[in-house]
Amino acid sequence: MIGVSVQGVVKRFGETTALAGIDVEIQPGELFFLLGPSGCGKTTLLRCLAGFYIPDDGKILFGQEDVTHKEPHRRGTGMMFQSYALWPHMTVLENVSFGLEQQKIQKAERQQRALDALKSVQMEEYSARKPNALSGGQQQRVALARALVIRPKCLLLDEPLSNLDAKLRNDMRLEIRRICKEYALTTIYVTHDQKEALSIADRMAVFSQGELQQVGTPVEVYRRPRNRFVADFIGEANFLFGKFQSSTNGFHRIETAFGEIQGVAPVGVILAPGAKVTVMIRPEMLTLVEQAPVVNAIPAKIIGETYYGEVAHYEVAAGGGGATLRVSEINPQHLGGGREGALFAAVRPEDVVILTD
Ligand SMILES: Nc1ncnc2c1ncn2[C@@H]1O[C@H](COP(=O)(O)OP(=O)(O)OP(=O)(O)O)[C@@H](O)[C@H]1O
Repeated sequence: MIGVSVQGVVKRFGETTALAGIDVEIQPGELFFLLGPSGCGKTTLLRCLAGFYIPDDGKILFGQEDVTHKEPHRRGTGMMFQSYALWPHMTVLENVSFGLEQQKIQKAERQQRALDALKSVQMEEYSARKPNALSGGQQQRVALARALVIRPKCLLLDEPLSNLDAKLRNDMRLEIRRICKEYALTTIYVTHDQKEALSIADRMAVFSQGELQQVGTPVEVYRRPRNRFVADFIGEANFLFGKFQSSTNGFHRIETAFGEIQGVAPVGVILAPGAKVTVMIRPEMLTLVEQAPVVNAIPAKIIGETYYGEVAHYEVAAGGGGATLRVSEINPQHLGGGREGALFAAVRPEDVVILTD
């Protein structure tokens, strides 16, 4: 197992700065996600790690070894890309063992290792088939076996599940996590799908326009986004504007158009009295109640509702000034019909994040 260290990596394409000085440490055996919207630079970083791009500045270390200028095939990385194209004229077994042939490994060992890799993705019984006789999900598994068979120091995955339907994607992402942990692989996984990252990542890095916005565990990034971009990109969020008043016991008091709201700030953020801030509240952290709670009572009236079975989404007019909030209710017993009177949207101060941008 090796760690991966990205130190001040810059990559430009003409006028475009795809990576504007990225520093990130990936731990040995970690399943680490690079997450962000289209064009933010995540594939460029993965390609720098694979050796397809040489950074204009900065260094990449695999363990203690500086690999910044090393050729791709000498880095010991296993890769699986969006277009995982298997060779159509080869059987599944031949596809998987091809990488070992290039490494001049003897036939008997090649076969055994390819079969072991196919077994780990539950595809050993398909070894004699050609790729066109497999489903999309099965082809994906074979592509994963092909990346694993060379026993990579580091596994690089670029949107590996983008060609699959929703159900298969769910199954395969759990499978990928199981395999990465079983092989104790340091894995770097690029996606723009936040659910994929939240559900299986050990940690993730959120990018925007070539810059790192936040690195953390899924819970840290979801519950304590560092800025508005992260809060908006990961999950749903309500944003309210306000002014910082004072703090007690780690909670900050913010004056807003809906009255006083109390919440927490990301670690290291210091607020000056009177500072303009954004209050971030996730829809499922709000509850609609009839009695005003002691803190964080936002006057609310339901103006729209959608029932999805396990969850109901409400749009509520909040505070009387024309502003609206989104509220999600898990396991709804009834829709808002029975609650037409004056309501309050309530939220615990520990679920409210105060942002400075
Ligand atoms: N070979 C290239 N030549 C010129 N510009 C490039 C090249 N590769 C990437 N870029 C530019 O660099 C920026 C980052 O691209 P990158 O492919 O890393 O984004 P991404 O986050 O992976 O996006 P996506 O999710 O759409 O694949 C974009 O503005 C892109 O247009």
